[in-house]
Amino acid sequence: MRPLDEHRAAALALAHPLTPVEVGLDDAWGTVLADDVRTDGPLPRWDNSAMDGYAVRSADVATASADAPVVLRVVADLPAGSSSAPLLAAGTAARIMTGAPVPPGADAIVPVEVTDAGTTTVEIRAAAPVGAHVRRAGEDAVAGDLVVAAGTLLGAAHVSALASVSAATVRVHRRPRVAVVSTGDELVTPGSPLERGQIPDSNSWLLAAAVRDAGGTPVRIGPVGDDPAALRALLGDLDGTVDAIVTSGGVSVGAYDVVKAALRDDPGVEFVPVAVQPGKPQGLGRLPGGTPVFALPGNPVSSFASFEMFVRPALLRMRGLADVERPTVVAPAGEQWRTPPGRAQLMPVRWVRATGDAADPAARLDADAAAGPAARPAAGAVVVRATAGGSGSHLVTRLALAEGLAVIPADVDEVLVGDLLTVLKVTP
Ligand SMILES: Nc1nc2c(c(=O)[nH]1)N[C@H]1C(S)=C(S)[C@@H](COP(=O)(O)OP(=O)(O)OC[C@H]3O[C@@H](n4cnc5c(N)ncnc54)[C@H](O)[C@@H]3O)O[C@H]1N2
Ligand code: MOO
Repeated sequence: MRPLDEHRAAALALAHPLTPVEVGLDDAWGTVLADDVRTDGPLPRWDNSAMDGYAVRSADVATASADAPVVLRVVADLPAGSSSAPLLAAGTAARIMTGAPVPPGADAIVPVEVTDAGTTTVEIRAAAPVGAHVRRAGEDAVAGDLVVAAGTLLGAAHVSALASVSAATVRVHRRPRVAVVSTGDELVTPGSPLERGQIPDSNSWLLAAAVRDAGGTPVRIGPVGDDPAALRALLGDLDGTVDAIVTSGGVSVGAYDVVKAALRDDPGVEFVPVAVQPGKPQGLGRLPGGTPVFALPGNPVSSFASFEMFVRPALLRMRGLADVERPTVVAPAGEQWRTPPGRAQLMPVRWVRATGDAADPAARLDADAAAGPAARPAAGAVVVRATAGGSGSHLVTRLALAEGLAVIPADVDEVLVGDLLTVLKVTP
């Protein structure tokens, strides 16, 4: 069996960042920037007011107070967006709104609250030191500053920064288009009546959603039946028209394993058992047209875990991301379980708080000498618990309880209460 990390590396090696394309800002969120974006001028662009009030010459109002206000003549009204730039002479003020450029000659803003809000003359009831409530040009960025670096995954604040430097379009890596094909004569579309032996196709929905979650655009096809020639023809049609193909099912040693049969003679595709549970039977490679193909096992939990391990990192690399790993959390196991010898285990888990009481499996297991009191997670400690049913790869509804995937190394045969586990965080 091929070690898990080796197969992960082989899967990742199939992926390269996709050619950058120019997109409008509406489509930029969630993509990865291909080029550095810099400012072409200062931000803010002009000295501007941080308050609704009056632009004044600080020296004019140095003695102003509530008891001894200073009266100035109002010579201009400057709403945000105003392009007028009246020169403020001694003894005058301009009414100004937040964001409007500070007029030449003015060096301070007096908030409207400490005035009489006059429009022809204004009574200033407090002094304003030089620079008061003025937002200086270039305070945020100066010309040539890096605003968003190439390789950044664009979130809301990045898109906002790009808009602020007047970028109408940006060059980003294309999102991968990923065909999802589920296989099996037993599969019907959800909602259709089920004959004995039939089940709803859930994997094509699982994998299409997982593609979306990985930032790709799914092209959900399927389910398709167990006809190798028809499947080979379909894969041939998809080859070169999408950035990757993900199949589910038909990769094991059964008599009707359609994906294996369809791709058996493809020199670019290999079928290998991987030392992992679930997810042992795997197919991987490139079709003749160069399209990477990930042939995942059909058991739903196996499909899910295989996508996490082998497909998601590859899609993230196609999107131009350097870090293709899920965030991990290290947390103590809240219960004991055995793992398959010689294979890594991917256990769907959720986080729970240890109660510390007798009903808590963590506490019950404490009675076990093997666990020992030192291993007991304290009441309130966050521990990981296998989702009901453990790693049974057919437990499709219980998979929905999973918040993480604990990765147990191949050389571990048993998880004990309190063992520190590395868990991939698979939910937000
Ligand atoms: N003799 C052996 N049998 C099996 C072995 C083995 O080593 N020797 N490995 C087992 C393991 S582990 C797995 S995983 C599965 C993988 O089998 P396939 O990838 O060929 O998958 P199928 O046989 O097509 O399906 C397996 C299972 O999953 C259900 N399934 C398939 N597709 C979907 C779908 N789209 N939606 C919902 N459920 C699906 C299918 O009905 C089967 O129950 O092989 C074991 N057998
Ligand atoms: O390896 Mo299978 O993927 O255990 O269920």
